[in-house]
Amino acid sequence: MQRWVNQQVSSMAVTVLSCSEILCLVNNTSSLHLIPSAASKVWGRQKANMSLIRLSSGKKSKVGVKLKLVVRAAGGDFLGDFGARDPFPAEIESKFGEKVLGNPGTDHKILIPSGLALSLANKPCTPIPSGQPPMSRQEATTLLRKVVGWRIVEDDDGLRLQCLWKVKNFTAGIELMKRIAAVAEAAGHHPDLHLEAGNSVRARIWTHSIGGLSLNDFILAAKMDQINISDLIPRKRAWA
Ligand SMILES: C[C@H](O)[C@H](O)[C@H]1CNC2=NC(N)=NC(=O)C2=N1
Repeated sequence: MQRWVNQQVSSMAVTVLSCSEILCLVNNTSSLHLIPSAASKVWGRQKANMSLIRLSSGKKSKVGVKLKLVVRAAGGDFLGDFGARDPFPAEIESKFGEKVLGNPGTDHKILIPSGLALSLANKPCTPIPSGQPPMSRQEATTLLRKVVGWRIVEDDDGLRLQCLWKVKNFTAGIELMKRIAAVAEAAGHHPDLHLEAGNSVRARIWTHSIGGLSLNDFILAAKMDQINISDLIPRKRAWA
């Protein structure tokens, strides 16, 4: 059966149970908003990081249900607590129209996400006081989820953030280093860069003043992740 799911989540399993029911399993979300265009009932069960949601169209004769799933991170994860609450059934039914329901007498405040909820790549690197202790491995491991392709490595005197890019050739490696240099200069924070074996660029980032990792290193990594490298990496071969 065809699925009509507008997916805005990174990992989601959707199983069509019958003509009128769809079961969705959504990972790593603490709040799930479902806007089913034809659904009459929505109910869910929260378990650890998973939400098991069953949707019913209520229209048995209709083959399939059109759904729009909107998943919002909320509360307690590393993005911070947005202060969000779960939607009321009537809000879901109204497809989140202009009316916001809630308990009478409740103040509704629009909270601007603070701290790490803002994209790391859009944050500036700020001066780190030399007395500040470097991040623990656990803190660094949590933040590692915000940068793609990076890993934490241990040097003689502390942790470093490392990324390795395989590039087409030596010239592409130099070009990648130039693009990284421009990003680093703009950020005021600088990686160690190595062009290795003629076709690999390795970047290592840490905060020299504290001999280990600070938020600045993750900010720079996130900014470097935004560099377009599509013209520098080897072409994927397609096998017939
Ligand atoms: C003086 C100047 O602020 C420092 O050299 C900055 C610049 N770039 C830097 N880059 C990195 N990776 N770590 C630092 O501590 C650092 N400090």
